[in-house]
Amino acid sequence: MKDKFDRMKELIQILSEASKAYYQENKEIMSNFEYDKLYDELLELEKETDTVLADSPSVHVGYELLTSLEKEAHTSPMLSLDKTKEVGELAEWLGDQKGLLSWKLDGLTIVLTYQDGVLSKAVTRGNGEVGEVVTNNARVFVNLPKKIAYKGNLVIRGEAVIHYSDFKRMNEELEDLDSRYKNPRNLCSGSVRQLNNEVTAKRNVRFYGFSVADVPDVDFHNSVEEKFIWAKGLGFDMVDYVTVTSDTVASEVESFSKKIESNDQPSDGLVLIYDDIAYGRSLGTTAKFPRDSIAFKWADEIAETTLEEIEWSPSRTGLINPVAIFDPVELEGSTVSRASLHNISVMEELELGVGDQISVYKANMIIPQLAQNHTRSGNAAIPDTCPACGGKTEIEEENGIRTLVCPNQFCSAKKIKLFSHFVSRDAMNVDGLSEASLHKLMEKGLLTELYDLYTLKEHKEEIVEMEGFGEKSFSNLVDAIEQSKKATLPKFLYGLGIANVGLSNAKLICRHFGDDLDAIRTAQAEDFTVIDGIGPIIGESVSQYFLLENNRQTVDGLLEYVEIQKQEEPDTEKKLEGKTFVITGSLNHYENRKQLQEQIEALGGKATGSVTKKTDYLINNDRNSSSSKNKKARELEIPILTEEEFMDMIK
Ligand SMILES: NC(=O)c1ccc[n+]([C@@H]2O[C@H](COP(=O)([O-])OP(=O)(O)OC[C@H]3O[C@@H](n4cnc5c(N)ncnc54)[C@H](O)[C@@H]3O)[C@@H](O)[C@H]2O)c1
Ligand SMILES: [Zn+2]
Repeated sequence: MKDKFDRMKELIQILSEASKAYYQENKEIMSNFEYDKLYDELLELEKETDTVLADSPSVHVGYELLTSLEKEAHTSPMLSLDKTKEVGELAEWLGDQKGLLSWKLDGLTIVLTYQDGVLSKAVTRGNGEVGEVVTNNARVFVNLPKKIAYKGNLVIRGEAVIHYSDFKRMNEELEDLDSRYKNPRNLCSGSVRQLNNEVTAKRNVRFYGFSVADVPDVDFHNSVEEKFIWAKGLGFDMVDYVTVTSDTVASEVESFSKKIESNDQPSDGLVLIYDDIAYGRSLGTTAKFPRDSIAFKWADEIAETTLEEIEWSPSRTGLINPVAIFDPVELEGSTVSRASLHNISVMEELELGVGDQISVYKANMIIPQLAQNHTRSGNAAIPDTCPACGGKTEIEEENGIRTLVCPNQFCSAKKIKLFSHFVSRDAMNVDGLSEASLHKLMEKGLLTELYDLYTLKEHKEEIVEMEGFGEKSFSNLVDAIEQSKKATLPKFLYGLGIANVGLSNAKLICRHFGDDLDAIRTAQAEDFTVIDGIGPIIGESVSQYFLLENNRQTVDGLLEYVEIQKQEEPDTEKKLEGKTFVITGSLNHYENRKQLQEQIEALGGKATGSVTKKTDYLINNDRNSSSSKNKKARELEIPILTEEEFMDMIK
């Protein structure tokens, strides 16, 4: 018994540490697989000993609240969900009931309250009893109705998520953050639990409802589905669902599994809930779970293999990430041989070493991950020199998570990445220069500065002799480099690899400065922040970049060869040149404001957040509303357009 208690205490400690990192810092120090396995071990021990120790995660949900956001107690506790990996269990659980089967979205759970038709409060799940008040942040979720027809008190629970496509795009622009946010869930949680909702607004957070509280004046005929339909009618996006019976649930699970790959919403399983509200409620709850619903986790296909090596992969940001390289195995229909270990803490937690027997799986059926290390030799060493530049590495520790970095400002990894960034499709677009070729050319001393690319053609004899190059590929390469000399300014600016400047930011900057590189080079940080969509961090990076003599020389050197092309926009495309729009209220034709904004920008116009003297048009379908923007527009005699009128205007 004593041993079991010791193990339980140990498990509670490990799990609490992992949860703290997971929920508070939006980071992972172990895989979900590992977490769930240890958690199951704890449950088993609790059953055997008939004891639940203090602080056991089996009776707590979520995390302690450490942010400085205001806190609020939930009127009824926000629970977790009981889980199964067996489809058969779902059918059994359902019995003769009808159920709703939906994605289990993987984001941040939030409770919204609407009063008098507008959002009055948004609170996170927090530790289940007390959550963080994030009302201002929820106001900028892209798909939340701003005003609904129902004027009573409405409480709706759901998940705030960031779509995969947005996550990928944002990673490009959050150059220095991409190492911190490994998945959309982390990014979403970090984006919503912010004091400043400007950050939230830029992250394209969406809300999908999955539970609607009773309202006194509407009869839902005791059906969860009717609630969903009613909420959709009010303008909410509800989680995608299908209705099932014990006969159909297995085949519906199967169809969901086929859609995972193409589903833009991050999910980590499915949720099944009884449609019969009264029945579900009559079952009550356990300390941690409601009994009216159950989560289904994909039974991960697991393969055993041998760890061949740990590759240390340096990045342009200086982080050196461990990657497990193993004997290739088949998983969910494809061959995998590598899995990111994210950081040193994860690697140490698994006690990895070359030759270890490991199990690998695809998390949520998508991303390869190490599940377990069966032999735990722990012999993997952390390199004390950078694999790229040979400089001394450093271990950084933040909130208990250890990462390896190369502090060398001139690290060649940063250089290789810089070169490969410069030649990438969205930048100068030089075909046929892989990182491997760049590496060889750098080793030969043929590439040191970016502009050396343009003198490669003078080294024909040397290059055609090199492994992997021949006459033909040399001449193709030279052609590609020659062709790339004509580039637009945004592509060139983006190619320089300035921290935080993605292609779309580069476009905004170039447009603002009228494609005048000299003006950009001499601008101060504040000169950038007047651009809608450009914040102080980006402004600071651009101005800092051009302050460094080294960078100025690089740019001058490049300009000896590169010919900046004026961006030729056909006349029709300039229809909105010089016009400033403000968009407010809900939209019917465009999917969201962002889409409308992009349309305006594509036509040379600008969309800003508030109505001022400089505004040319306010777009609001509800022309007669007494919103502050409408009032202001009327005051300043600025025309208010409906979406249709706007569409006529650009026809
Ligand atoms: N890697 C780690 O270090 C680590 C640490 C802690 C937790 N975890 C992971 O987190 C899991 C536990 O997380 P949890 O308790 O936060 O959540 P959960 O996995 O128990 O999920 C339940 C929650 O999902 C939400 N949800 C999403 N879509 C829904 C839908 N359609 N219908 C109903 N509810 C829906 C609800 O908020 C519900 O409370 C563990 O299994 C583990 O995988 C990992
Ligand atoms: Zn280095």
